[in-house]
Amino acid sequence: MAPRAIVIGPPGAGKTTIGRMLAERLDVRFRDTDADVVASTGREISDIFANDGEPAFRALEEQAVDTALHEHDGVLALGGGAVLSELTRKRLAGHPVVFLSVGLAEGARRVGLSAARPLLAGVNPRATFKALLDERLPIYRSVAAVEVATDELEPAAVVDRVVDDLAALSH
Ligand SMILES: Nc1ncnc2c1ncn2[C@@H]1O[C@H](COP(=O)(O)OP(=O)(O)OP(=O)(O)O)[C@@H](O)[C@H]1O
Ligand SMILES: O=C(O)C1=C[C@@H](O)[C@@H](O)[C@H](O)C1
Ligand SMILES: [Mg+2]
Repeated sequence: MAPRAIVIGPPGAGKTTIGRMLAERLDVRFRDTDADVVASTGREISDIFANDGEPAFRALEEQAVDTALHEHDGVLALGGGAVLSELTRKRLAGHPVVFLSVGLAEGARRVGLSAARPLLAGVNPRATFKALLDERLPIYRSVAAVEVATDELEPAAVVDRVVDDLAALSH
């Protein structure tokens, strides 16, 4: 068993929104590793970050991704930083990984840079978000089979593009 599509990208790229819509379009189930970590621990991600630290969250996330890769055959959205794990990147090899990209201005607008996203809750969330985008862009690209720039597309148009690009992959 393996996911039909795995959605990656930074906060605000639309992994959850697009992933859910894509699953509906393909008539398969949707799963999100952020939700899996919350369900398995009974705690919010912001609480895990604040009390146990980012490495503890990353370990839980690595496990959640591995479990989902084996258990899930629908659309899987990963947490924004899941691909920071080298082991996870290796595990993603050969899977239909979709990178949803977003630029600084539109990404910041979408996430609102609120405290609900612990990584972006610091003194200068905009600078932190820019550093995150710059640092991760090559990492997302290194594991993606498909990349869709979402800045100027409505969610439904993003889904259309993803469906077309995934279909082209298998031809
Ligand atoms: N293509 C789009 N156009 C406009 N708004 C969008 C688009 N995609 C997502 N959004 C909006 O941006 C916000 C963030 O989307 P979403 O929660 O799906 O991102 P995410 O990648 O899952 O983020 P996180 O990493 O924090 O889980 C939501 O309010 C969503 O409605
Ligand atoms: O980009 C990130 O590192 C994160 C994104 C979210 O999906 C959550 O997994 C968490 O807030 C960390
Ligand atoms: Mg999400």
